[in-house]
Amino acid sequence: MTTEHGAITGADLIAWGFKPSRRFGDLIAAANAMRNAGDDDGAIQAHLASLETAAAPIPIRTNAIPFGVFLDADDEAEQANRAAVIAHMDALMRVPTIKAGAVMPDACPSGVSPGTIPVGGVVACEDAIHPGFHSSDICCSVAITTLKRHDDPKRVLDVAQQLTHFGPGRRKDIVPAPRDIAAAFAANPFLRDIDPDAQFATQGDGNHFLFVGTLGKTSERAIVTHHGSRGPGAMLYKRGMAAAKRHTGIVAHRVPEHQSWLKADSDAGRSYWEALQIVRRWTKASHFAIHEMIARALGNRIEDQFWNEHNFVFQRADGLYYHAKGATPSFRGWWGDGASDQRDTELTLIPMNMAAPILICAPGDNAEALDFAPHGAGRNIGRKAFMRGNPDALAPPPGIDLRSYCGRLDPSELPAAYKDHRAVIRQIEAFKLARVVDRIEPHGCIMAGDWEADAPWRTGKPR
Ligand SMILES: Nc1nc2c(ncn2[C@@H]2O[C@H](COP(=O)(O)O)[C@@H](O)[C@H]2O)c(=O)[nH]1
Ligand SMILES: [Mn+2]
Repeated sequence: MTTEHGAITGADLIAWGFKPSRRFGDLIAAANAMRNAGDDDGAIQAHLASLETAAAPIPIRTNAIPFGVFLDADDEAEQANRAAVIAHMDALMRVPTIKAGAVMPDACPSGVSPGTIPVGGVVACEDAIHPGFHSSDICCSVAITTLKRHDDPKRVLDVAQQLTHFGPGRRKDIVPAPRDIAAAFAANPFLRDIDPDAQFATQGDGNHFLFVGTLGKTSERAIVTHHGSRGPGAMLYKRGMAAAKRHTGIVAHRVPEHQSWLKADSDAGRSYWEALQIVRRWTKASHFAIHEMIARALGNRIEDQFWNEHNFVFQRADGLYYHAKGATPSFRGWWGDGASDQRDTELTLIPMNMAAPILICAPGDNAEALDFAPHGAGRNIGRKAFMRGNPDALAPPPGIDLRSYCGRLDPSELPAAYKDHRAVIRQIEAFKLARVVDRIEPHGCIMAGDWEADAPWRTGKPR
């Protein structure tokens, strides 16, 4: 046994559970250096354990394990996109924590580093949460409210435009997040110092939207919003990534940084998992806060509400963590603890583009697709490449009341920038990824618009 101030010996290491090896001399030296620096035995043991794991890192697989491809390619652009997606998946499926993977019909690359999970990608991991696999817009999601009275869609859009918020920053009239969610932020080590109110009930930019349409079956008027967890989610992602890189740097330092993970069954992993659930509640509440403001201002009654996230991690009965990077859960019970939130349903929403119906779907339960469906139509080429190929402003779609919050349309968001939605719907049906039970026909859409057009980083001139 060690005495408080005595030197640590090989016998002490064996008593602490370390197996004798050629490295024992180095471990004993490291242990004594820490003892002399005043570290306690707990810290010394943890450090020695990390040195041991670093000396025998978890290896990357030599070959990819098989994955499901639910992605047809008709023309040249689609074939190039499919080949790029498969190349990324081939590199990704060598990550040792991954047990299964699949790509959806809307798949497209989401980064240049080999093995970056594509948009439309799903991977199931054992005892591991990879922040890079749900990506920075944690819990990007779509939410619907149907209204009792069939208000004129133009009026709904007018009211919505006054009440929602797009673009960077925060609302002038801050809408506070629910107090129980704020308290949960304060109690979580990843979220403690993040202001839950600053960007609550705001929608950000890019392809986030507020859509007004009519349900095919009931003719009810519907509001659908698309946004994620804004600043809080971005901060959580950054911190999660930093913790994941620290962990993976010790246990599997040959794994590229963008594929880092947190051990789920660890203090950091549990706190991160809890933070994801808190941010999920925040995002859901943010959608419905916007919808409720609009319904109240219209003097209309809310008939029904549901939502789903498409950038998230779902833990399933097999214990695995299913990471969805732009994929819609398509299995019963995806919403988690239904008892704690009676408003969740098995139905999900899959938007296509501003001029096409939004699909209302029931689970497809296609186990080969890991029980996921696409989350949209997806792009065959990136936003910038699309703009290079279509430099002239494109016309807004006829018959659609399209509004940009900043006053300047963003052409990279027009329907032509996305894959043909009919082909994506055909694939959803052919591969049985989800059952389309209704469609929300479009009237109009509000988006952030191109608020950066005059920004110095685009014009090169100071403002
Ligand atoms: N109904 C609308 N759908 C749209 C619009 N812009 C994009 N989209 C679709 O949403 C998905 C999801 O995008 P992501 O940011 O979560 O990857 C995308 O694939 C499109 O199919 C719109 O203005 N209206
Ligand atoms: Mn999204």
